Order: sequence, then C-alpha cells, then structure tokens
Amino acid sequence: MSVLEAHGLTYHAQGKPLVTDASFRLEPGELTMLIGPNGSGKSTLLRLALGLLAPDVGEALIDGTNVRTLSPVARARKAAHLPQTRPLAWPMPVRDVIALGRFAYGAAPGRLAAEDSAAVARAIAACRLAGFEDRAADTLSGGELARVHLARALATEAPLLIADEPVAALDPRYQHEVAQLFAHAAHEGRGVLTVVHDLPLAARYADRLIWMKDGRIVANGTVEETMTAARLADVFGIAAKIERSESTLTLSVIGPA
Ligand SMILES: Nc1ncnc2c1ncn2[C@@H]1O[C@H](COP(=O)(O)OP(=O)(O)OP(=O)(O)O)[C@@H](O)[C@H]1O
Repeated sequence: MSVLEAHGLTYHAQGKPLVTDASFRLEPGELTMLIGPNGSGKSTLLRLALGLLAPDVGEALIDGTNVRTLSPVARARKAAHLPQTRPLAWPMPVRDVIALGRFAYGAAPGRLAAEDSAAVARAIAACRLAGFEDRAADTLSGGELARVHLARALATEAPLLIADEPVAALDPRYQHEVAQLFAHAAHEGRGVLTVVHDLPLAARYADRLIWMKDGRIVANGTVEETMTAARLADVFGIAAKIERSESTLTLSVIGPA
C-alpha cells in the first residue's frame, strides 16, 4: 500500500499559471476521480504528482519520498501511469505491449519471469482482451487499443494507479466495466486517481472527487459532499438535475447553464 501526497503544487508555462497551489492526498482503498473542464490543469496536475514535471513551488511525495528524487524504475514500481496520449512506437503484438508494463521488474517482451507472465495474464483477463494477444496493436479499434493500454498499466500491479481519461474511447458497457475495475483495484487496497469527463460515471463510482477549475482545486470530498447543481454550474457551466435517494445520487446533465 502506498500514499501519494501533493503539497502546494504550482506550475507555470510561458508565463501562464497552469496549476496553482494544488494539495491533495491519495489514500489506499479510495477511488478518486479528478474532474474539471478542458484546459483546467488536470493532466498537468497528474504529471506534477508523478514527478514527470518539476513544480515551480510545492512537492509531491510517495510514501514520504519526493517523487522527483525517485528513479524511473523506482517510480514505476510505486505508480502505474496511463497517460492521455498513448503513442505506439511500432506494431507490436498486444501481449508484448502489455508486457511493457513489467519493465520495472526487469522484464521485456520475450523475457518474462513467471510472475511477469502471471501479471500480464491477469491484466488481459481484467481488460477482457483474451483472443487479442497475438493481434498487431495497430490493427485494433480505438476502444480495443485503449483497453490494451489500460492492461499495460494494470500489469505493473503497482500500489498506485494514475490514469488520464481511461474511458474516453470506450463504449458505455466498457466505461462501466473499467470504472468497476478501478473501484475494485481501489477497494483491494490500491490508491487510484483517474481523470474522467463523464460526470454521471464519476457520481456513480468515485469515493472522492477532486474538482479543478482554472488550475486550482476548488473542491475535494465525497460525491455526496461535493456534487451540487451550484458547483456544476460554477465549474463546468452546465445546468444539471441531481436526485438523491437513500444511498445513490443520480445526475442528469440538462445542458449549458
Ligand atoms: N507546455 C505548455 N505551455 C503552454 N501551455 C500549456 C503547456 N502545457 C499545457 N498548457 C495549457 O495548460 C492548460 C491545462 O492543460 P491540461 O492538459 O493540464 O488540461 P486538462 O484539464 O487536462 O484538459 P483536457 O480536459 O482538455 O485534457 C491548457 O490550457 C493547456 O493548453
């Protein structure tokens, strides 16, 4: 189990503040979803939290260690990262793309120890990719390829899973399956932080929502605590109807506010 903490992360590019004074804590056992409009700084915040960008101010810690001091291998053993853009260098078979998730353990395609092969097999099963293993990855549909990249991240079996829009290309059934997969990973003890744009999906599955607007975290709490029509209008500029029954909150987006 690992804990990710961000303290006052601030980052500028070309004189413009992209992220300002962002602090949060990602706990094991919690599915945290990061939401906010296009350009509000979500991807930049994830990259700062992972140490892929150097903050101007503040720091991100994994288990008390500044992420910028971790080697790429040490970081990969702590945190799996599914970036928003996922380039494929060449048309590798699906199994080999997923096996790249094991590089931090010394594995490479064609050189997998038994535990690497077992982790790859678990990721293939979790992402429902059985039957695709030998396909060249560049022949897959957009949604199939998205599941391969997710499987690569899952194959790391790192205690933290940080994903940027993992369900964007997926059909509704797979969106729910992936959200359930993330919830399951979290409730097994991982810390899971994922960007999503689908607000009803976030309302349904998130244990915690972090709301971003103009580079700042403007709310951080449970769905019940933070999901209000007023906040949706303020952060996203949308009118929405929220219905609360005993244990569920249902969100219907009506349109622009
Ligand atoms: N290197 C850079 N130089 C200048 N501006 C940048 C740079 N990187 C990002 N930005 C800008 O910073 C803002 C935040 O970008 P970011 O990718 O973090 O947003 P986001 O919330 O993830 O957006 P989306 O929902 O569209 O993916 C955007 O306006 C983007 O154009």
